[in-house]
Amino acid sequence: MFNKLVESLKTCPIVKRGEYNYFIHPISDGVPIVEPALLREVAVLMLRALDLKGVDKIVVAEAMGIHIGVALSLMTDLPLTIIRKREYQLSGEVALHQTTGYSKGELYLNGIEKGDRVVVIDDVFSTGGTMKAILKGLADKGAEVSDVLVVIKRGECDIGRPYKYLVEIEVTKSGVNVKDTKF
Ligand SMILES: O=P(O)(O)OC[C@H]1O[C@H](OP(=O)(O)OP(=O)(O)O)[C@H](O)[C@@H]1O
Ligand SMILES: Nc1nc2[nH]cnc2c(=O)[nH]1
Repeated sequence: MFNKLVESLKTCPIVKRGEYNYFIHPISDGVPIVEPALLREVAVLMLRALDLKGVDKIVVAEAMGIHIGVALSLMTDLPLTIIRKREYQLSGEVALHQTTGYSKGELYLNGIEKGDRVVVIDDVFSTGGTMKAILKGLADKGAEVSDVLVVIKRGECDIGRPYKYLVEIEVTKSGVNVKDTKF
């Protein structure tokens, strides 16, 4: 029944970003095209997997958290905050330093108050650097993290707390191997 995510991963292209084998997929890149049926499948699987009890807000990071975050927000009626790569200088904004396998940058968290109960979702975990930065920012704001979920986990990834994933993959220079699914 739920085969679109796995089947699309098996055929996705790989490009080099320096030494890093970077897979390209609609959920993690928005290209070549995001089919509604794939997005719906991912949204339903996230909804089934997440602990949403008492949750006030969904937290995602720009850019590739946005489409999955919007899908989950529309299904749950929970508000969404998007951690941006642009600084807004709003009161209470927190700057986070992000490091991935191929990039470094600043992220800016807004819209979170002390005591908020949140879920954090993202498209991919690789080094876990992005999620660690997000979790530190949420802890600094005094938010309580109910659950962390990533759609695609590539490789071993320690973010300092338990998390959920939908699919685990291995990426080589010639393609993606699907190692595990949680549905
Ligand atoms: O586990 P990590 O090594 O931190 O990698 C995962 C992050 O990499 C990608 O974001 P990226 O910063 O490339 O931005 P994008 O969402 O704009 O593509 C992805 O969306 C994750 O947030
Ligand atoms: N699309 C995509 N996003 C990533 N984020 C971290 N690693 C990757 C990758 O290999 N592909």
